[in-house]
Amino acid sequence: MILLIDIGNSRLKWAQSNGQSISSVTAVDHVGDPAAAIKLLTATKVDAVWVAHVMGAEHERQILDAVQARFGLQAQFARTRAEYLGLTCAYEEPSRLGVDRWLMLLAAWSEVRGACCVVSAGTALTFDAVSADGKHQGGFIAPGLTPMLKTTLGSTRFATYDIGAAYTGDLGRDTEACVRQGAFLAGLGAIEQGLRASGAPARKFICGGDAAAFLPHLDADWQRRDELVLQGLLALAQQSA
Ligand SMILES: Nc1ncnc2c1ncn2[C@@H]1O[C@H](COP(=O)(O)OP(=O)(O)O)[C@@H](O)[C@H]1O
Ligand SMILES: CC(C)(COP(=O)(O)O)[C@@H](O)C(=O)NCCC(=O)O
Repeated sequence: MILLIDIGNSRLKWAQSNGQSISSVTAVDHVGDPAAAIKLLTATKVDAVWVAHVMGAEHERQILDAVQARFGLQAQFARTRAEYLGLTCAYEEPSRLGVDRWLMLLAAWSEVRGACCVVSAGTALTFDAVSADGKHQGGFIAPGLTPMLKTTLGSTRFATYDIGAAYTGDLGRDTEACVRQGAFLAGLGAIEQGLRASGAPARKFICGGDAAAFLPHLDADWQRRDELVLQGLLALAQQSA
């Protein structure tokens, strides 16, 4: 079995694959120490480990050691590429595009083979679009809901820190709801503007820890696909087999 690991700035997501399909995805908070989280993974019968992370070189060394210690295997790390499986990266320096964003696009593009876009509602809120011929059109990186809330609360003298999680399409009528809706409507607006700037591709995917909050407020043709990074990783693993 292949162990697929996606390490974002807040959480580690993992699943196993027989080389064809992916098991259900498990998410754990890594609280800044993904190597420690790896040592606690309950995956069994692991023959190969593929990792996507956006944590930097020092963490990569620790992740390598943790995979070796936990599974006795050398971790394979995904890298953003300028061109792969018909997908072309928009960045002049592809290595600067987060590998999570690239893998989500790779998974979406490989499935659709047409114009599509991907929103990741994680620590950051990212948007990326691909044209009908597989050219990454670019994207945006905005604060995700939690950093946006923290910024508002941390930059004011509001005596409130529990702002709840009841996101709606409405305006707020107390400080908590106004702060909450400020972050939420900013995120929704950013998604709508990203869609407009990319020519509104027919296929739209959303994933990430806050996808469930956004989804009811997006058009019905958005699909929630939490496994997109892992799906992209699996595409790499399949190609290297
Ligand atoms: N159970 C949860 N634990 C942690 N964060 C959660 C949870 N449910 C929703 N979230 C939201 O998901 C975000 C993290 O999403 P995720 O896609 O895992 O991010 P990343 O890939 O950046 O680690 C958090 O910032 C938070 O707003
Ligand atoms: C934009 C990101 C911080 C998103 O990370 P996440 O929210 O998944 O933790 C990550 O993809 C990243 O570090 N990117 C590098 C910069 C770039 O993509 O241009």
